[in-house]
Amino acid sequence: MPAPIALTMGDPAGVGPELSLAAHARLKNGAPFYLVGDVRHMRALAAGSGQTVAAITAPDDAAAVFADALPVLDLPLANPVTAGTPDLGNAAAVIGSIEAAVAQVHSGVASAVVTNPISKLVLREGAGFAFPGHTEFLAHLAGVSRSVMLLAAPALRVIPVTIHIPVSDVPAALTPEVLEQTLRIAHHAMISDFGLPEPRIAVAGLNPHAGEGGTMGHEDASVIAPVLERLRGEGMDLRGPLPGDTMFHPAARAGYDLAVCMYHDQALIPIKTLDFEHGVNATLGLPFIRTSPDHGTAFDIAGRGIASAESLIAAIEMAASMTGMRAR
Ligand SMILES: NC(=O)C1=CN([C@@H]2O[C@H](COP(=O)(O)OP(=O)(O)OC[C@H]3O[C@@H](n4cnc5c(N)ncnc54)[C@H](O)[C@@H]3O)[C@@H](O)[C@H]2O)C=CC1
Ligand SMILES: NCC(=O)COP(=O)(O)O
Repeated sequence: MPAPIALTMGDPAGVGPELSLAAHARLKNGAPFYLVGDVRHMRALAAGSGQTVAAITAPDDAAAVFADALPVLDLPLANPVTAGTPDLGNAAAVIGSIEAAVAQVHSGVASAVVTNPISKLVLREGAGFAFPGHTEFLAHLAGVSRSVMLLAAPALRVIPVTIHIPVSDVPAALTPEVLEQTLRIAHHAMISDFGLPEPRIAVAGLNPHAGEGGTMGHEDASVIAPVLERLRGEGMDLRGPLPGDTMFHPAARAGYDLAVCMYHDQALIPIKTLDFEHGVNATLGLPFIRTSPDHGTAFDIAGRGIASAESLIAAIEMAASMTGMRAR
C-alpha cells in the first residue's frame, strides 16, 4: 500500500478548499490523500456541505479515516477566509502548505504531491514569493536546475519548453541546452510515468510555418532542428519542427503521444480549449511526483458551489497512477 498523497491547500479564498471536499466525496473508496490545510476552516466549509473532515496529526493516520472523512493535517491560517477575496495575510501559510507537502514526500510519508491552485500575485505581494509558479518553486525545493511543465488530458499531452516568461523573452530563452534537457526529461517521463515505451513526440516550431525556410524567423532551423537531429540519432522518435497552427487538429494528434511547444500559450491554449475540465498539470524532472488541476484559483466563482472538481479529481488519479507506474 503506497503512502497517502499530500494535497496542498492552495489559495484558501479560491476554489481549492471546496474542490478538495468534492474530490474526497468522489474518491473516498480509492487511494487515500490528505489535505495540508486549516482544520477550522475546512470543518466550517464541510459542515455547510454535509461532509466530514478529520484532523490528523501525521500522514500515516490518513488511511484509517479516509473512507469517512477528508483527513486534514493542520496548518492554521493567519486570518479567517472569505471565499473569492484573497487575503495577503494568509500567503505565508499557502507557501507553508507546499513546503510541508514537499518535506513529507521527501521523507517518504507521502507518495506524491497534488497542489491546489495558488495566486502568484497574492503570494508575491503577501509573502515576497519569488517564483512565477509551482513548477519553478518545486524545482527550487527539490534542488534540481530544471523542471518541466506537462499538461495532460485524454485528447492531448503538451509541454511548453519556456514557461512563465514574457513572450518577448522567449527567443533568447530558447537555447539548444534548454530544449535538449526538456526533451530528455519529457522522453524519460513518458516511459517511466505514462507507460509509453517508445513515445512519439511532435515538436512545434517557434515561428509561423516553422520559419518557412528562414523567411519568417531563424530559430526553427538554427536552434530547434539541430537538437532534434541529434536526439533522433539516439533513437528518440521526434517529429518537427512542425508549424504550430496545424499540429493540433484530430488527424495530427493521432500521430503523436506528446506535443512539445516553444512557449506557454502555444502549449496551453490547445489543451485548455480541447478539454479544460479534465486537464492535469504535472511537473516532470523532480525527484517526486507532483500533479495539479489545470485551472487557477477561480476567485470569481469560489464559494458558490459551481466549480467543477473534475480536474482536481483527474490530478489525484494521475498522481496515484504515476506512483503505481514508478513502483513497477
Ligand atoms: N496551478 C496553479 O496554481 C495555477 C494558478 N493560476 C492562478 O490562478 C489565478 C487566476 O487565473 P485565471 O487566468 O483567471 O484562471 P482560472 O483558471 O482561475 O479561471 C479562468 C476561468 O475559468 C473558470 N474556472 C476555473 N476553474 C474552474 C473550475 N474548476 N470549474 C469551473 N470553472 C472554472 C473561472 O471561473 C474563470 O472564469 C492567477 O493568479 C493564476 O496565476 C492559474 C493556473 C494554474
Ligand atoms: N498556466 C499554468 C500555470 O500557471 C500553472 O503553473 P504552476 O503553478 O503549476 O507552475
